[in-house]
Amino acid sequence: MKLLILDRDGVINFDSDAYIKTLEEWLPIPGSVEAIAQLSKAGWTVAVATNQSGIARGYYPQATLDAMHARLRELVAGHGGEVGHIVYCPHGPDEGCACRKPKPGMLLAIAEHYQVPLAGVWFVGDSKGDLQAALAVDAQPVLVKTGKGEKTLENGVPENTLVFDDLAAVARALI
Ligand SMILES: O=P(O)(O)OC[C@@H](O)[C@H]1O[C@@H](OP(=O)(O)O)[C@@H](O)[C@@H](O)[C@@H]1O
Ligand SMILES: [Mg+2]
Ligand SMILES: [Zn+2]
Repeated sequence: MKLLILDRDGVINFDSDAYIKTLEEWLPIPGSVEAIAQLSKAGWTVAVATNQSGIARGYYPQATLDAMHARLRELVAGHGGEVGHIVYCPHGPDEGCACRKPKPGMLLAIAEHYQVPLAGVWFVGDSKGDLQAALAVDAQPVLVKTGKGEKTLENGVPENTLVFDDLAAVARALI
């Protein structure tokens, strides 16, 4: 199975230091929806693993998060593709959960969902925690320069990290 796992904010859609709190604030990065559609049409299963501490912080309800993910699925379907399993961590940084990146709990949940190993699976993110989560389960850390990616790169990334300009460039490399 060709499995690709994506971080959400800063990879699929624009991110904000003020969090993405409404459906109207959830805006796809140009080329990302098309990239996911092209990947899925080329036989890739595209899953998502996203920290959403905004729920624990009371910035937005789960219904808003669900609406964002329904919008994502709708947009990708409009390009003939589909989005796979979406996993999110609704917890705050102080709750000590097992799913908040840099912990690999969400990656493990996706592997469990599809009954596949994570070794070498590309996990595409824009933050250091994404890269650390990948390394924790022997997945391949992949950084995109969108979202917080440029800053993450400046601060130093693990040596085997693959770096791309954006998700569209990742798709071109895989298809
Ligand atoms: O990039 P993913 O994992 O899809 O989602 C990140 C978001 O949940 C938010 O994560 C927050 O970090 P804290 O959760 O407050 O540490 C901040 O970085 C926000 O800017 C960002 O929008
Ligand atoms: Mg991100
Ligand atoms: Zn969690």
